[in-house]
Amino acid sequence: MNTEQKPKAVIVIFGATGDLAKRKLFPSIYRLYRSKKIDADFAVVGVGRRPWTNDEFRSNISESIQSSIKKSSELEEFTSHFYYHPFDVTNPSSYLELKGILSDMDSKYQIPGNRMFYMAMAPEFFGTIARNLKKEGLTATEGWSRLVIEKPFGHDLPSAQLLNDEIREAFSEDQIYRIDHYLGKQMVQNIEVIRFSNALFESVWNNRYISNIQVTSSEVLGVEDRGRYYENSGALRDMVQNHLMQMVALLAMEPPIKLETDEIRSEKVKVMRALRPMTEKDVPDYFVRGQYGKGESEGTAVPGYREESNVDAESNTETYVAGKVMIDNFRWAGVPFYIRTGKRMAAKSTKIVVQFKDLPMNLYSNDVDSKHPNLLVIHIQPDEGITLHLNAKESGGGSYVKPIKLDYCSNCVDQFNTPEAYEKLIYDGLRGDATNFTHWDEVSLSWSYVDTISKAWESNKAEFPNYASGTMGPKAADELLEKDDFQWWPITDMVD
Ligand SMILES: NC(=O)C1=CN([C@@H]2O[C@H](COP(=O)(O)OP(=O)(O)OC[C@H]3O[C@@H](n4cnc5c(N)ncnc54)[C@H](OP(=O)(O)O)[C@@H]3O)[C@@H](O)[C@H]2O)C=CC1
Ligand SMILES: O=C1O[C@H](COP(=O)(O)O)[C@@H](O)[C@H](O)[C@H]1O
Repeated sequence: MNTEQKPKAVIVIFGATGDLAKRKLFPSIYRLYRSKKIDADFAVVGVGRRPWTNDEFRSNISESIQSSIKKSSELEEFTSHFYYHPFDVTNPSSYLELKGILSDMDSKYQIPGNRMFYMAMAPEFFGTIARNLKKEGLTATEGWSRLVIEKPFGHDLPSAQLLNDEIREAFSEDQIYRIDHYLGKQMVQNIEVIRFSNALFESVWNNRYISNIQVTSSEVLGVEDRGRYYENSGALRDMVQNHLMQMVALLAMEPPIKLETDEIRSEKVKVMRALRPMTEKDVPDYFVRGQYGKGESEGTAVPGYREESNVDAESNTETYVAGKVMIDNFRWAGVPFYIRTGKRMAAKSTKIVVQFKDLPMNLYSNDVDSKHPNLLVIHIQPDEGITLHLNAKESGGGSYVKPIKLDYCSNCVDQFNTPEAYEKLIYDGLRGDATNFTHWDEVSLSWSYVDTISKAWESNKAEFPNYASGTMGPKAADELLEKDDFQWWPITDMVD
């Protein structure tokens, strides 16, 4: 991988007046600037329709940084690198003007024509923007041009294919950086390290020693003000198609030949190709959906999903998904990967639990209740770390066994150095490292898997709501594991 260590580029943010830019992108660029990861001579050009001046744009950026970073300084110097250019992206004639601004930035900051075009806008605009950038020569510079694309990448396989075809008219696959912000999370990136740098784990990472793997990403928040988007998405498209399937791929992939982008992506693609295909009729055997009703969230009474704004009073949209994903290859045959995600659950937590098989004969525990399987827990958020659940002798006489935990808390040690997911991904994009972005082959295979589920669900109405806000989801999700003689492991000490 040929990556620059201190990249120098003009970043163009389409959608610079929006929520994502304000909450995630500006603070991330600021952190990169403060840690001197990007060249001090950087420039950012923001695009939106609001008739803002540079000063208004800059004060919006200062606000965004002050509200998300406790100790901020050098804000005036930092924001002086930001420029605002208002235009409607559907208007082709405005791109020539933008081209002129970018050339001026190159001269002012001695940037060698490197461009990062960040699409922080609704996906319906991606194709138009990409086409106009190419048509008006904004990508024809001496340096590199990269297109960073936000989710959702399509609504299903046909729409994702259409979107991909549109952007591929202007950008090649190696210029496209599809964001999945979970791939920027510290502990998601740690999955490969835990697996491939520990003989202890890699030698038992297969169906001979692992009985099941559980991936949970639960949220306390409801749909908030995103009802319009969420009604067309649901938890399956919003979380499973991308974030959860990416974590499954990282857990299940074969060791890559080298730690290089193409090698890693190709191993993830092989996992997606090995996903057990389902017909619509099979879906109820493998997947469960849920929708939150009213209840209590962190001590406050909250409404059900159907009472949220911009949500149909009889909505069939799922706010919860649990599934059993089977990977039919040599390593994983017979090992269920259980996944679950939902809004308005009891806790905000993303965790992976790897449950190892019991010993063929246990000299210390005969009955089921006193047996404690070995577990490897990877804590993704809010705590970051690893816990290994083992058995050890209780102190004192006799040979009583008790379960013990070996804990490593990564964000206790590196609390102030853990980069935020977007910070990491923007930096990778600027360096030209696409490893933690999704390749089209992964995206398309994942859509094709998920499409069967959404078709099955769209063709019949669910009995919603089926879980109360503030709980861990519908009963059917527990039954999904019970029929295999498993159970969900708690994701915090307080819930489940
Ligand atoms: N917000 C978040 O936390 C997350 C967002 N995303 C994705 O990021 C993208 C942006 O989301 P978000 O920031 O929340 O959306 P917002 O609605 O807050 O912002 C949309 C942006 O697009 C601009 N815009 C809309 N139409 C035009 C147009 N015709 N010409 C020029 N600019 C236009 C708006 O500018 P103006 O109003 O000035 O016209 C605004 O800057 C979406 O794809 C979303 O799915 C993904 C993950 C998380
Ligand atoms: O992509 C999305 O992710 C968030 C959850 O992200 P996290 O980093 O807080 O776990 C989710 O709330 C949102 O609906 C979805 O679009």
